[in-house]
Amino acid sequence: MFELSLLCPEGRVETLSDAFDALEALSVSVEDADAQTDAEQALFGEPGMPAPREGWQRSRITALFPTRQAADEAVRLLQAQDFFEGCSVLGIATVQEQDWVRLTQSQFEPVEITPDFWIVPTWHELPAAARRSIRLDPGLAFGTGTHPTTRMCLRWIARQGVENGAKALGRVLDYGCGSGILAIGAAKFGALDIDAVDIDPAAVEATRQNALANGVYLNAGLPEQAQGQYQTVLANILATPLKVLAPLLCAHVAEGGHLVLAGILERQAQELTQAYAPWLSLQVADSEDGWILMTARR
Ligand SMILES: C[S@@+](CC[C@H](N)C(=O)[O-])C[C@H]1O[C@@H](n2cnc3c(N)ncnc32)[C@H](O)[C@@H]1O
Repeated sequence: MFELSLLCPEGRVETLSDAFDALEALSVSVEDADAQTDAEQALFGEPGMPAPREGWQRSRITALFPTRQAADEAVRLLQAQDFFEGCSVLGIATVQEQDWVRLTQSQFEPVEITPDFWIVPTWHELPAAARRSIRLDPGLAFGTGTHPTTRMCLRWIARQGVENGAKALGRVLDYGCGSGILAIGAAKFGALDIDAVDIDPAAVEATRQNALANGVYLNAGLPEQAQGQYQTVLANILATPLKVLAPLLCAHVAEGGHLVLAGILERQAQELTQAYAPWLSLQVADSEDGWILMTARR
């Protein structure tokens, strides 16, 4: 295969991506041409914040073609277009054939949550020490155990389940369930009545499939499915939506129950504490790589 790379200004990213689609490129990717330099730009969106822009000030677009001839033809056609003004061709490189499935799989190793609780991709043997495990492959929804926020929630679940017995988690709500990893983790530590909800229907479907694959029973659905009070409310989202959701999440915590929040950066601790103060008193319970876990008990 052959990889054609272009440099273009932000305003041309979408037009060029569409042009590559029309030219039947096998894939198109866009990166910050100034990545790893002082000019690197952060580009992300968070619910409740303005939408991210289409590309970076100077974007590098890479398109994959099956033959050298197709890549050369794409260059010829693009250079003849008005919209190519301000863009330049960086080059065409040969992409070595690889075992892509094996390469992708090799990036997802088993993840240790506690010495005897592991997240293990289905193609891996279970580690000998894994007395409890969640079988999960990378998919459409967030949550494979590789992110610190997910790991901290799972560590909290494991500690609660081990120190206080199988019934400690009680009725569980996983709000923003993604792959369903936290809800499945709660089931592995004894929770029997679990609601897992997400605004993204693809996440709801992924949660159902992952629960099935792990032999776990839970109710997955859209947020309105969360009803009543729960002994454990877990929400790994991000600071801005967590602040908006404060009254709703707190109302779901039963008397004596726990609220467990993740997706919060260390510097956001105080604003979260303030946002939840009318209902519950949040404390920092764990931290990893600049992220914190905040918990409260009613
Ligand atoms: C960071 S992922 C966490 C996934 C998983 N619970 C974990 O811990 O790895 C956040 C999830 O929250 C969902 N989400 C974002 N805002 C939400 C909202 N207002 N209500 C419900 N779900 C939401 C997203 O669709 C996403 O699947």
